[in-house]
Amino acid sequence: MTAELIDGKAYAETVRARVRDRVAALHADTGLTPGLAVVLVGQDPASEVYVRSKGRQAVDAGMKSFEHRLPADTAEAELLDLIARLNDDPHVHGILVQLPLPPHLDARAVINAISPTKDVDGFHISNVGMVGTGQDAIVPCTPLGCMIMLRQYHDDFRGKTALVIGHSNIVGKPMARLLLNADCTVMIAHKSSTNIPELARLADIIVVAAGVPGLVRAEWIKPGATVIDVGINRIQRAGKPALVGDVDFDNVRKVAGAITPVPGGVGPMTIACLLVNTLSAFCHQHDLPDLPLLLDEQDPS
Ligand SMILES: Nc1nc(=O)c2c([nH]1)NC[C@@H]1CN(c3ccc(C(=O)N[C@@H](CCC(=O)O)C(=O)O)cc3)C=[N+]21
Repeated sequence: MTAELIDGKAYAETVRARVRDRVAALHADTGLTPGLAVVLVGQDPASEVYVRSKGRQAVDAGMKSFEHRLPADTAEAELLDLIARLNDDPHVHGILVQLPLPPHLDARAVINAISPTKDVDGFHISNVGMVGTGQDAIVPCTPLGCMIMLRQYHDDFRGKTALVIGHSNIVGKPMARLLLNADCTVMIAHKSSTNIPELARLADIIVVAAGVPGLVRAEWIKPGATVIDVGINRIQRAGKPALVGDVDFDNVRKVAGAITPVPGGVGPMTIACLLVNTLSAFCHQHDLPDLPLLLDEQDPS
């Protein structure tokens, strides 16, 4: 058996097309345009690539993109001041501060300074608490993208068992909470836990966000399981740079039922979900109906 490839790039395109249509329709009705502000402190090359991509995709979706690039030695007060201005700016509906921040900045203080209604990353403590208690809130983009793809393979999570490997605030913890909210039985493992193999064998769903290339091995996989690989690791393979996930892809795909590739899996869905969150924040701020945009709600066509 060879696993079905979960084409994150194709799903992302579908989601982006829906966002684009909705943005155009709302603009025609109201004359308003959603705006996304992305703040980048310092010059991390990977972050530069992501920030450019986020800005370009926002514009492609008919939104306004505001990029704020600050030097690596920016004082925290200055960054907080920029966030305060963006919080007050009626043209800005979503604010994303690219992580990681340089070490002299307190990322927690910076994130919690963003207005929860504009926190399109879903990292503000208020959104985290709401999602944690099963309330409607802005959901972090990567776990949201993973849930959208998982729903294509699991119309009901009840009775299913999931293993989340990695417990970051950005992916692991919110992923586990979303699966729990969907009535899945959820295990959360630290990447260096020695019993991951036994836990993995129980799992109908594995989501890994550990930053360890090849961590998830074929012997661990329950045949037919759905494997979602959030890892993005830049490695050298046969003397050439390569982008790989946290899953031993070539072997795991022989056992799994469905699997996301890297690249072309979770990554593109993350950015598509950022646009979803920005549109949704815009709708809430302007009292417009926040219609479903996700793949669950199939086109009437
Ligand atoms: N405040 C904040 N929010 C984030 O959402 C956030 C962040 N900071 N910091 C960095 C991580 C990483 N991240 C990715 C987004 C898209 C791809 C993506 O599209 N990846 C492509 C490949 C891109 C490539 O070739 O490098 C793919 O997987 O196919 C990857 C990673 C968002 N992040």
